[in-house]
Amino acid sequence: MSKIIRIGTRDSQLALWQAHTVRDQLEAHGYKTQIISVKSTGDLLLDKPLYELGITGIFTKTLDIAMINGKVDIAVHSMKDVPTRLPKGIVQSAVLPRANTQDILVYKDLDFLNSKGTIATGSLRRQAQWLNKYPSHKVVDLRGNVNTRLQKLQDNPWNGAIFAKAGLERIEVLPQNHIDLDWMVPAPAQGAMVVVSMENDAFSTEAVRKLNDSATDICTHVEREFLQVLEGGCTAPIGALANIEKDKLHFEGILLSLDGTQKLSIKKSISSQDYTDFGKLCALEILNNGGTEMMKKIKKELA
Ligand SMILES: NCc1[nH]cc(CCC(=O)O)c1CC(=O)O
Repeated sequence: MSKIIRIGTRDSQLALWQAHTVRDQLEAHGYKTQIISVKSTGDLLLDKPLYELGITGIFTKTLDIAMINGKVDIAVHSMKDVPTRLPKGIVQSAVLPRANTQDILVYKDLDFLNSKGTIATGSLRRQAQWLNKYPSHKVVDLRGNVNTRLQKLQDNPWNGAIFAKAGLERIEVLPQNHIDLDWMVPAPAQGAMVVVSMENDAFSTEAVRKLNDSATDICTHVEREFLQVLEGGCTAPIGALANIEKDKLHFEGILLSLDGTQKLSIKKSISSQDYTDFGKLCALEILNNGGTEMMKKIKKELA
């Protein structure tokens, strides 16, 4: 007799797709499951830019509390939405194989690219990188789940909006009129799903552990460590991407000023066995090359 694993998720189409993927994989391993969906604070507070809310974990907090209160056994998240420090008692029990990591631009037509234009995104990282490449453009805030954001792009006089390709592919709403932004460094852990559980719940933690993909686990660890060392709890325009090829881990990290005029980046490779502390090493190099001053300025501007 095995108990039922209750899977907590947000109720957006993308979140449900991700929870269903975890359900299918757990059931393939012989576990019984049940999906329980909740509305998160991040989904309810849509009228303010994310960074203005001033807290990280706005998408995960409701599920953290449900899990701590024993309402669900595990929770599924887009890993990039998860704060680098988990609440006490909650552990990361699996990182699923990664999907596409890239950002894309969904556009109406592309003529604007080399003149003036208005781009919508709620992400400081996307805004800063866009303005760095297109200084004559304007960036406006855009919030809501993937479907809402696609609709808002249609309803407003903007030239385009930026999305994670993985999100649009998963729920099969990737429009023809998009281009891959291969020059844009994605958010740490973009395209990866993570499952968390209670540390003292050995049954659920061991079940979920079976879904872990070690290459994605290692790459997202390096990216999130880079983020954690740089920002220390605030939000900033930071991108990071690691990938493993044969036995090498390749890393790219970036920190920009909010207006995109300043940019610090790093590209480094190591043997993939030496991944522990590599994210930290890369972050310290950025901090020593002007990053400390840049982070100070960002924190002041956001306060
Ligand atoms: N912050 C919202 C969010 N969280 C995860 C994804 C997409 C899936 C992923 O990046 O893993 C998205 C949408 C987006 O950034 O366009």
